[in-house]
Amino acid sequence: MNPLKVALLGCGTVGSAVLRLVEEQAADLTARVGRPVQVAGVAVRRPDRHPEVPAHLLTTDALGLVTRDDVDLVVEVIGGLEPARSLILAAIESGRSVVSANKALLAEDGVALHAAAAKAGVDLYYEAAVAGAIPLLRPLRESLAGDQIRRVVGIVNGTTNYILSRMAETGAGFSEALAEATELGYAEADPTADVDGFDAAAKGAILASLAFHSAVTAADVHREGISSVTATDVARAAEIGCTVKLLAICERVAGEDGDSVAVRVHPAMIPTAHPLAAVGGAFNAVFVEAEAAGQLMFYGQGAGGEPTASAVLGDLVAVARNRVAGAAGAGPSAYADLPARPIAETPTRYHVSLDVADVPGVLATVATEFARHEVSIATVRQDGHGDAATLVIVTHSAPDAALSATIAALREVPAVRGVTSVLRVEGLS
Ligand SMILES: NC(=O)C1=CN([C@@H]2O[C@H](COP(=O)(O)OP(=O)(O)OC[C@H]3O[C@@H](n4cnc5c(N)ncnc54)[C@H](O)[C@@H]3O)[C@@H](O)[C@H]2O)C=CC1
Ligand SMILES: N[C@@H](CC=O)C(=O)O
Ligand code: NA
Repeated sequence: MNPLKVALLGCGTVGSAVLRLVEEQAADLTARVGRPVQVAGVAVRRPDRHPEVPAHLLTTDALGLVTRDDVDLVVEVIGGLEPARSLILAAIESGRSVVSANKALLAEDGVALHAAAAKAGVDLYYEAAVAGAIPLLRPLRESLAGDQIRRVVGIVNGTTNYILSRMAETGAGFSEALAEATELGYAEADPTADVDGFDAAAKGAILASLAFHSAVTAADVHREGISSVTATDVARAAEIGCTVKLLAICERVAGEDGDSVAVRVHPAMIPTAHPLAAVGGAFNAVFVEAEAAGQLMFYGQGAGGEPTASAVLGDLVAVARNRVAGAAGAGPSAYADLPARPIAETPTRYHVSLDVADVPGVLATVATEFARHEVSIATVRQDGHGDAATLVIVTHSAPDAALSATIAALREVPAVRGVTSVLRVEGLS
């Protein structure tokens, strides 16, 4: 039996685990695919940094490897936009199916890449790109293809979840926790992609595209990272029985002019009894709410070399089987073509802490600002007296524009000495 030959692009945290697993599981892969699967070459930037890879496999000529005559399938685990995009396009256009873990690229250029794959009659699979090892994209694309998905909400970034978990559990500092996450192989090459929410926003765009059959890009996603989450925020959350998590929330919203898609990534307080609150470390968890299926929850390791390699290998087996069968699987559809809804119109709830002068009338002044912007207050608590007085306010749901205008107005109120914490709240009844 002629082996199916794989070009492996990149040999970092994920690529090195893919290479090892393909070798270790060669016999099982042959049985599962129906033909042996062999790595034909490994493209890297610095061959001298990969003593573990047989020298005859290493090359710095990634494009040459992708288009080599004996290569059937391409695995892209370089990351970033270029040269990954050009390499994937070269692979597709020359008839090779592609497996990628690259959420940044898929969230930016998924439509064009899928169009190229459909035109060439090849597969483009990327289960590893969202929530690492967790089977999530294939369930959305295939298992739930007959249902109507309303909402997808989850923790999809392992690095930030690791940092927030460490801050809450051990009081670890932000930088210390980030260094640990990087050391464990969870963080992106540039960890600001994790910390500032770009990675989660890319994943949110991919999830929303598949869930709502629409072309959603990272630019459509409202994004806030965790760099402004303070120890005070974490402590305030604990005071009201909550914990802080970076959430990706994708919703199909009904409107007078038809449905739209709202996708947002931001830190939020969630009750400690909420199932997502128990998701610690680099684990990810995603809820999917569908009309007929009801609530589904997907949970597992969202980052790290081996877990991510598991998803890459699952896709590799799928595209290899299709190749053996002489077919390509169906790609995702964007027929619904729902527009993106701006964050300003999206209803959400805020938790606000204000340092105030403890003088008669301050509560009324603050309440007036909320009322003026048509934001209803759910609870108010005052801590301390005199110069150290703090008002802690939780609002009811209101359009985000009204909430942020309220905060801007409060910053101008003389009796408000400082707005010390503003976080959204999710999952409170
Ligand atoms: N590390 C993780 O937990 C996860 C990573 N991913 C994705 O997997 C991909 C790879 O991530 P990691 O392995 O963590 O990154 P990494 O930075 O550890 O590895 C990337 C590798 O690509 C190589 N590379 C860079 N430019 C190249 C070029 N022009 N030609 C050939 N090789 C080149 C680098 O030298 C490096 O070895 C990214 O798209 C990332 O977003 C997805 C899920 C989880
Ligand atoms: N940097 C990412 C890796 C997986 O996608 C994360 O921390 O989740
Ligand atoms: Na996945």
